[in-house]
Amino acid sequence: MTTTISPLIAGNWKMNGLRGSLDELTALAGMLTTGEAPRALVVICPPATILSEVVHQGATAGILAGGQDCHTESHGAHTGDISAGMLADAGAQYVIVGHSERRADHGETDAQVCAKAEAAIGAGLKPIICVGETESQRDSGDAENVVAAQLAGSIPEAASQHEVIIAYEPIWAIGTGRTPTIEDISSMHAAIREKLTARFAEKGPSIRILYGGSLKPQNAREILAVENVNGGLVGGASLLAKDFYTIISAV
Ligand SMILES: O=C[C@H](O)COP(=O)(O)O
Repeated sequence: MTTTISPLIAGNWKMNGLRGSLDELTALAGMLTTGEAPRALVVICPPATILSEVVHQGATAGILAGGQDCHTESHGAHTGDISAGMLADAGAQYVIVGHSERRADHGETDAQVCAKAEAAIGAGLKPIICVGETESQRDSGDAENVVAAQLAGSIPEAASQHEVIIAYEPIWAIGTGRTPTIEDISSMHAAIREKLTARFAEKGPSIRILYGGSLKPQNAREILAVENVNGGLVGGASLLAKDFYTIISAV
């Protein structure tokens, strides 16, 4: 039986965005409210400093907000960190965990990513759990094994009862303008679906699997049409309302 999954397009603003960026949010909200109703859920994950503005300004256009990371603990002496509960308190509904930039810059392990996803679920957020291989892992034919191991280690058991989202982001495609072939995207997403279904039984077919990595207005239509691609996690192209709207409209 085929499960229908409503697509989701999330914009990850990363460490980009001052108050001025909210003009782009206003522009996006305008496009979403005056244009054809989007066929995807739209989420923006801005820097935490402007999260509550995104929550409030986005609400009129149905734009949901998410954090870019959270701590494994709910509170405590962790200077500079932010908990899942704090993100929820600010109005976020989603949080990205295990982005490759955090895995690389902060040495995050699958176990930590799993604990963050668990903390997110505990706070009532939907974690967007990122996985993806390096270029050398792909070149040596290890991509599917690497991603399978990340999935096994990064998704908490609580995913059988709560909503989680997987984002497949080949690291070498992030911010580079390069993307895997459609065949490679298709086979990786099928492999991820198989793993999810093997582990979470009837829940597996309904878990969204996003594609991320140089998703642009020019390639969105083709990539988002691939089976088992249930939306996208967009970096650079989410910073400009016009580009992000084009990607949303490509669903
Ligand atoms: O979180 C988003 C991804 O890292 C993709 O970034 P990008 O669209 O700039 O390649």
